[in-house]
Amino acid sequence: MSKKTIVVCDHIHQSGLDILANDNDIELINAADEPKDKLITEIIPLADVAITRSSTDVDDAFLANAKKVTAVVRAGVGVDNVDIPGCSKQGIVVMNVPTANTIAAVELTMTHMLSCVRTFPYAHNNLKLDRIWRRQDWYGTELKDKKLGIIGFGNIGSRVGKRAKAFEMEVITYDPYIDSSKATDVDVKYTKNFDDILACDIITIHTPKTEETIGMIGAEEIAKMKDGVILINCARGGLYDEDALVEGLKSGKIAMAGIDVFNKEPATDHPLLDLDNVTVTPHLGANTKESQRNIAVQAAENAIAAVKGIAYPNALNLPIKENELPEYVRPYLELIQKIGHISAQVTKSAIKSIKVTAKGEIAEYVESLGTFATVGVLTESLSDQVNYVNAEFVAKERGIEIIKDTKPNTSGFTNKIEVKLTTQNSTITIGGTVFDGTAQRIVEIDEYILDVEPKGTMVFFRNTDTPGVIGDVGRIMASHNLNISDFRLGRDKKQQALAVVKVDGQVTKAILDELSSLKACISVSHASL
Ligand SMILES: NC(=O)C1=CN([C@@H]2O[C@H](COP(=O)(O)OP(=O)(O)OC[C@H]3O[C@@H](n4cnc5c(N)ncnc54)[C@H](O)[C@@H]3O)[C@@H](O)[C@H]2O)C=CC1
Ligand SMILES: O=C(O)CCC(=O)C(=O)O
Repeated sequence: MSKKTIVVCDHIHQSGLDILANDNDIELINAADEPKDKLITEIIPLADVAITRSSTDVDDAFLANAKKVTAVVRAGVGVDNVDIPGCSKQGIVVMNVPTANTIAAVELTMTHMLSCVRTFPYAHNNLKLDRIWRRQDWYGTELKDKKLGIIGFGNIGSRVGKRAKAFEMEVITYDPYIDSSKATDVDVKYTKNFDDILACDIITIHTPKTEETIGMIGAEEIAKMKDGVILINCARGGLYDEDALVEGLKSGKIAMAGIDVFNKEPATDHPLLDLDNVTVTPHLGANTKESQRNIAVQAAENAIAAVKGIAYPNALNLPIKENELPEYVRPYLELIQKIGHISAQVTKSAIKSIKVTAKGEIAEYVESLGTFATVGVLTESLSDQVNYVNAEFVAKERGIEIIKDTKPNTSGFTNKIEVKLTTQNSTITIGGTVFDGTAQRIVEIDEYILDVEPKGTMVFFRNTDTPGVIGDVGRIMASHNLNISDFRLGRDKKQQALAVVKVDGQVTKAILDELSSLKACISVSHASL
């Protein structure tokens, strides 16, 4: 295998760089100190996989140069600076490292909270820089018995809650996307009413930056808050509207704010920096030795797995979460991709729609089945230009409709999956199932019931059901020195039959012509997997 190139775009811990440098199959380019324009225009075009942090945006310019890139590994949690739909369109898998810096961000949140209630940096500077000993200027408040409102109760928010409970705070959370028991089980109140959060003494936000969360706290929300509220943001700049935040701090409505993140970073000339009631850090949420080591090691290992095509841990734009997939599902996904590929080979005409139907427990995975079927169908015309990430985009661009349907399972099989491919000239429906957890079988082609293992080279011969046809087919194959390895027959009620003939060799045009010249022949086609 020729060496694959992994480009490290931002600074990561040496332990991750060592892993990359010590892999003989990998060419490592550490571009963390390169100017961004050189990184984008000269180095990214060389990358098979890129490792990024918050200092490198995966935007239009990045993607235009990412000609070879198959995966982007975000060495951290937030992917708000990664154009995920843009990556998907280009077939680039986006992966993050979701929990390696959780504790670092949690502890920085607690640091800001404590710094705010005790005006810690101001007292520190007053003594250290000004050499003034004025204890009466630095009265704080206590966390104990204060009400903490946590917006977003995921990895970080929930652990902030746990620590706040240790400080004997009353904790309440707003997170419409979790089961309330996640909060109530750890003695945290759960609310669906955002105003309950606005009524708290201290508010901290731990959501991703999304269209829904940008500006979640603005002037209107601040107006509803208690006078003297304390706001903490160690998630992303812009979740609190920055103008409203500055105004609130200036007016004294907000007593203090602890801010690690800014809308535009680096932020060295931000109005928040001119105020006397903020504690600020330059996006240090993940900056502990432990977290940086963990992130770098995981990012490096995941980048290597991706570049070698072995696995895509924590992929955000794949149709399946590999580590969450029950064992029984994968054979169905493989089978439907094969069925899709066979359907496209047999019909060989401009595709109008791909309809996937799932029956049984497998119906829960109809979305993924749709993607795998689409990959199978499009592979016939696009080969490796199509993958699980871009398949549906590519189909849409070509005007192909993808329909995913579930039906009650009356098939007699534990699960049944079907692909109905409609092209300009014809329609074919192929159904399949998996026996004993591993044996993938086609069990139906249009109205014909069969039992075919989708494998190797297959000839599909449809004929009027008259005596001697099987012999004729065998004779033609033999005359071309083509060995038949399997012969499966399905018959319908209209005196027609469909044979799936597996052969050990190439099916040439001459063979197909001879088969179609048989009097009984209705149609003949072939497919190879
Ligand atoms: N300052 C720093 O250096 C760091 C910042 N972060 C930021 O912190 C964020 C949170 O990280 P994790 O807790 O690990 O993520 P997570 O995915 O475990 O938790 C996020 C939570 O936010 C909730 N959420 C989403 N939309 C919401 C909404 N509209 N209202 C209320 N809740 C909502 C989700 O349901 C989820 O429970 C990340 O997205 C990242 O941007 C993460 C690590 C370090
Ligand atoms: O290392 C970074 O980019 C900061 C960490 C962060 O913001 C994240 O993981 O979301």
